[in-house]
Amino acid sequence: MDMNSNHTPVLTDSAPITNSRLHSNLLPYSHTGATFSHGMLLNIPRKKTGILEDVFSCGWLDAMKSSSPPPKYITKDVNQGFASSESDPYFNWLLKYPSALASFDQITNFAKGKRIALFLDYDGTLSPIVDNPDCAFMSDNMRAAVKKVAEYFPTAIISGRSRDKVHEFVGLTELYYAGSHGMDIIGPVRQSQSVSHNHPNCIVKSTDKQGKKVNLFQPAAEFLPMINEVLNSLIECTRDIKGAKIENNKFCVSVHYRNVDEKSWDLVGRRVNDVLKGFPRLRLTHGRKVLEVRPVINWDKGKAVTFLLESLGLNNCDDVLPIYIGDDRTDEDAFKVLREGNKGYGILVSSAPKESNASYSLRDPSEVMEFLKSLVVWKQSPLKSHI
Ligand SMILES: O=P(O)(O)OC[C@H]1O[C@H](O[C@H]2O[C@H](CO)[C@@H](O)[C@H](O)[C@H]2O)[C@H](O)[C@@H](O)[C@@H]1O
Repeated sequence: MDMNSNHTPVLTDSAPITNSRLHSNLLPYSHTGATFSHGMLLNIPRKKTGILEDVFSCGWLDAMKSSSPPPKYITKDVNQGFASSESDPYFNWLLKYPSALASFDQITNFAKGKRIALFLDYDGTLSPIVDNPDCAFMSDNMRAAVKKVAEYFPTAIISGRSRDKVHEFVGLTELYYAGSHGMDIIGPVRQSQSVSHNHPNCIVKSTDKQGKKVNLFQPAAEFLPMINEVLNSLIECTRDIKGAKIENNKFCVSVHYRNVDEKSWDLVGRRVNDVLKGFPRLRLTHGRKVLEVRPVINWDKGKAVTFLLESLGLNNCDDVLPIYIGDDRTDEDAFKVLREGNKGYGILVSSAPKESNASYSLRDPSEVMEFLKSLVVWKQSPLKSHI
């Protein structure tokens, strides 16, 4: 697998500035298409002076504002749950991304005779979004549901958090964990050889906790000193912005602005962008009220899913159905891998309509829990799950 990507900046100082170019940069980055690769915002050189600078600030702000829309579309229906009015945008959206609960029979019909592999994002999927990232605890009921489902299906957590942090939150040893958006994976010892498994950063070692052999894969290992450097710069440059919070995610850094006054969001964006000018090998992605600084390598949650499937000996098998559940932009890479390879299903967790590569949707973590419990009940009923 090619680990190094060549990114061509969309705008350069030498390229002529045309109206259409200006217009495309007034759109949120997510709508400009060309500025993203695999869901990642490219590191774009900026014109230092004049209108282009202002255009960029609009782009920043739009992207930051649209990163976590308020759940204003939810209306409840007497029939347990969903919006039911045809004029309701959420109702119409559900036609394109049907509820995985309402479509449970369809999903399990397809899964009959297949081995399901489960991939779960953490924040916004297993735990509700809260103001303080250090307090994004998952409920005991959710933990029990994940534990149970992992008894029946190989289950991995794939998070933007550091692997240690997300492991600490989830607290289950029977799962596989991928932290730093898949750049730090602990999975089973490989069952098949592939290019990624032959990568020098793929190390087989024993964990001392359980004494079992595992694969440790850290494709961005060489970036560690750089990440620590940028971490310190980001802490320093946001120190005076009330509410800004920097989180060390080991191979990436999160800059949270959820608790920053909206008037200062542009300032956060500018400061972060200024710091990144000194780090051309790092780039930025947008999450839910968070800017994520990460290495420029061709690796994402989608590649992490493929890596884990290979490790489990489940990749490219007709009798395997991977299901990935996630809520954020970085999860789109995983949805895309499943959709494009016609391999399995992506399930987007969202209470507001948004475009996605997922096939189904769930409204919030409580519905995720219900879905996981339903999978267990289905699996426990052998007649249903095997015929
Ligand atoms: O891939 P994920 O597991 O979804 O991680 C993505 C980011 O999640 C966390 O931030 C988000 O959740 C916080 C707690 O609810 C919330 O305060 C924040 O606004 C959200 O963006 C995590 O703290 C970040 O480091 C991850 O990048």
